[in-house]
Amino acid sequence: MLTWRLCHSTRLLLRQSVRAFASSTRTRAENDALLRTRNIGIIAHIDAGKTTTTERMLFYSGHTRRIGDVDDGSTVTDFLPAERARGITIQSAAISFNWPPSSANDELPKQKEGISSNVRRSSIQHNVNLIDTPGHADFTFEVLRSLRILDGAVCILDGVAGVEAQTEKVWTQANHYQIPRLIFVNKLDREGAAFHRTVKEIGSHLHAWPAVCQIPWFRAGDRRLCGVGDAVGLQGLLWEENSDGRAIQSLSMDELRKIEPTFAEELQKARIALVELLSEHDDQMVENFLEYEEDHLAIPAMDIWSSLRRFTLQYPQKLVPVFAGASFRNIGVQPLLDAVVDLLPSPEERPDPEVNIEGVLTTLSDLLNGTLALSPQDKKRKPGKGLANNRGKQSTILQNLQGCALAFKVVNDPKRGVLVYVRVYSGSIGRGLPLFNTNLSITERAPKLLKMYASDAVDIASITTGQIGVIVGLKYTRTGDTLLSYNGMNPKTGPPSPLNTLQLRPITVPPPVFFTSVEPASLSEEKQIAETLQILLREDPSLNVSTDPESGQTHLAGMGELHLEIARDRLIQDFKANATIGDIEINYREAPTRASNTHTITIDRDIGGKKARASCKALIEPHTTTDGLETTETTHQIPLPENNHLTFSHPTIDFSGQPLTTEDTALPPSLPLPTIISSITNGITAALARGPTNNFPIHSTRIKLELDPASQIFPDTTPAAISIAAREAVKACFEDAAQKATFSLMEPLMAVRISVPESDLGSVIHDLSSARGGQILSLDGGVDDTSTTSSNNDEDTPRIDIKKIYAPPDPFSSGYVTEGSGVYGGRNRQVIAKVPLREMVGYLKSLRSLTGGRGTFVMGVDRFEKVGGQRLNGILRDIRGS
Ligand SMILES: Nc1nc2c(ncn2[C@@H]2O[C@H](COP(=O)(O)OP(=O)(O)OP(=O)(O)O)[C@@H](O)[C@H]2O)c(=O)[nH]1
Repeated sequence: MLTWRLCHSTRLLLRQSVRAFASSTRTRAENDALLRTRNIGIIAHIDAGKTTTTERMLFYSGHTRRIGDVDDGSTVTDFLPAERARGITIQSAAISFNWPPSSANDELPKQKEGISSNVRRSSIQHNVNLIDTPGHADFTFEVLRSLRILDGAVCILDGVAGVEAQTEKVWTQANHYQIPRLIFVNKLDREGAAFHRTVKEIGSHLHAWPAVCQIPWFRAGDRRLCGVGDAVGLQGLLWEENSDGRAIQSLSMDELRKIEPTFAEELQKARIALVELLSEHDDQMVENFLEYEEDHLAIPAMDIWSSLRRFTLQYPQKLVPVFAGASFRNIGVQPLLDAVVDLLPSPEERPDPEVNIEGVLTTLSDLLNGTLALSPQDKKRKPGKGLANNRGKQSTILQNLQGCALAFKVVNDPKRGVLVYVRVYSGSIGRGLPLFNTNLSITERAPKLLKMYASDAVDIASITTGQIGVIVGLKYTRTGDTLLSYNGMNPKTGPPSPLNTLQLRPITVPPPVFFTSVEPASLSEEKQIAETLQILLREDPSLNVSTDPESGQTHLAGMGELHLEIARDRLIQDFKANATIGDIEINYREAPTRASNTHTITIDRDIGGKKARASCKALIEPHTTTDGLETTETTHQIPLPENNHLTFSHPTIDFSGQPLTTEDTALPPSLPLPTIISSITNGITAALARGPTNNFPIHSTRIKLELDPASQIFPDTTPAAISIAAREAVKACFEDAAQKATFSLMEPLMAVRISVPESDLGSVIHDLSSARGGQILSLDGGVDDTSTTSSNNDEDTPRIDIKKIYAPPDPFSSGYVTEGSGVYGGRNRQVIAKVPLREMVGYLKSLRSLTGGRGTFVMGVDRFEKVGGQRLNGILRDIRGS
């Protein structure tokens, strides 16, 4: 087994070579472009207005001539028919635009880390790559996939609904990826808009101090939203009603005091509160405050922007800048774009991306600058295969690495074919050069590179560090794969080991809990449907395709009902597949309750015209803990998906039966250990796909597997034979356990967060706990009726005293009366519960009827739990009935 260790002696050499690599590959213009780049995402709950806001961004930046409308299906970013039909975003679209559209001053500020004392970044043109992420819980995986390539995000809140369940979920995920965020409170034109309540909820639900940079401006008289008050720049920004919003009138404090004295007074309060908040956490702001004789209004706007930027880039982000508007009324979008450029980081200012190389987690810089070097401990490996074996070779390898990119999204475009969206993390990807896919271990050429501007595309010659672009013409690359460009690469083997195993920001695919059957209308359709399913899988790795060995039926599994419905529509409507799709069913799991007997399977046959032999001995048992599972010279512990675990041992006697020392293990001489382990895991994964009692995937099972030396077949042992022997040995154990009735069914238990109006709370809780067998865990995420601080278990984020949060009063509020109650007037209550998935099927409909259409919920798999008694009978009836 290869392990990492620090090789001090090689560090200097590597650093030198990498420095040379970086400076030789990045020109001044490229550095400049990097500083002017923002890779940002828009995250929010479904319907908060992400697409509407994106459309305005494209319009104001000059990339579209008219504003697209979600409601009449004319948006640029929601371009799949299924998205336009439902008015929701399913696939995140990546588009680029410049902000501001043009700039008088084209010089970047000299100081990299801050705006020089009097130049705002937003006065200089930047390139914004914008990823529009989906808001529905079923697409959480898609959100995660986008999050890991973002450098910053705008979180849009619906100013009527406040902080909603899905927002909390995505916010937590963004914390995980350390993504700096701004908040835009949208829909403030709507009746019932509650900026005050929403700001307070940022503290109570998202556990961040809201730094209110703008307050909504409701016109005196009819109280309609007409603009925003800018607490940083101390000005009123006014949009003309029913205009396209391009022209913004700016009014000074003096002008405001004349025409809107109450609003001017509130804006002054907002500025004081902002300076106070920043001063509490930022020494520099305290100095500014003292320098300007403790006059909150005298501190220059630039100093406040600088302080806000410091906070936004800090991790954990305890303070979040808040902006206001109504995208649909074209109010607030341009200042939000300025804030994106001013406050969110360039790719250079982000933490180093995580990489996995030969199963070891490290960071890309640590790998490239030689802080860590790989040292092979596997004595059977031939010298020269590991990086640290030869210092000169190691530096050459790193110098030859031309580019390293992550494919974060694959889209089947009807006109252009399959588009692979990539983010380049190091070096560059050049048109026409071969790319090695480290996940699939194959080489593909990139014949065409594009930069996407809304639905238009521009041909480019290369995609450089920090940039997002599209590769056209790749046949195999899937979402999540890592691509390397390597000088002088052998297309068959890729870059030298271990670089050929490098994976950027790996994420785990969550277990699919629903499935449906896909039945081709005729035999001749089979091939086309199989190919189409492969495209869907390339686009979305959270879908899963398998074949039922008994019926031969194809099963498509996914994360939620909507997830599978969309996949079904894509298959039938977009790809015109001629197939019958079955009902959507729950994907249960199977698990042993006791250990099986040991089973040995020996394979001795011809595969592909060559002798193929292997022998594996297996045993299965329930997997409850990893305590005491140690990796030694001859035993390897390998965690598998679905809480399964493989303990793989190889012989300590050789094929003639002679005992060996631990240093001299008997393994087939022609096969390296990683190849053997990968053959075994492939075979086992196939066996785990279907259990012996009801054909559901296997869960919580430990497999103990040995390569059997006694069979004396090492000379002809092949990877394919090892795979088959492992699969068959494990299957024999399953059959054995099933015959003894020691297999049980497991069902998905969901963690559910429901948001309901106070008046419906009782009936929703009653329905959950009595009719659905759910367990209520808490109300309002732990903010009970007597608490005034946000409760949060995450030690990285601060406890917020909600009473201390500044927010202007809402003009129409029917009373956010209970300032000390932690629950704001008319506010939705949050119920957190654990409920079996079977009881949550079609829940949205029931919730809507219980709450007059006002309740919403999100859920995710908490765990799988064994089912017994009456409940098991009910489930088995369901399964057999279907
Ligand atoms: N009154 C009002 N309606 C808005 C505003 N912004 C968006 N909407 C409406 O809210 C609905 C949802 O807007 P979208 O932009 O599709 O929301 P989304 O967040 O992209 O939704 P998903 O793609 O489904 O996640 C649409 O009917 C919009 O017209 C706003 O500022 N004011």
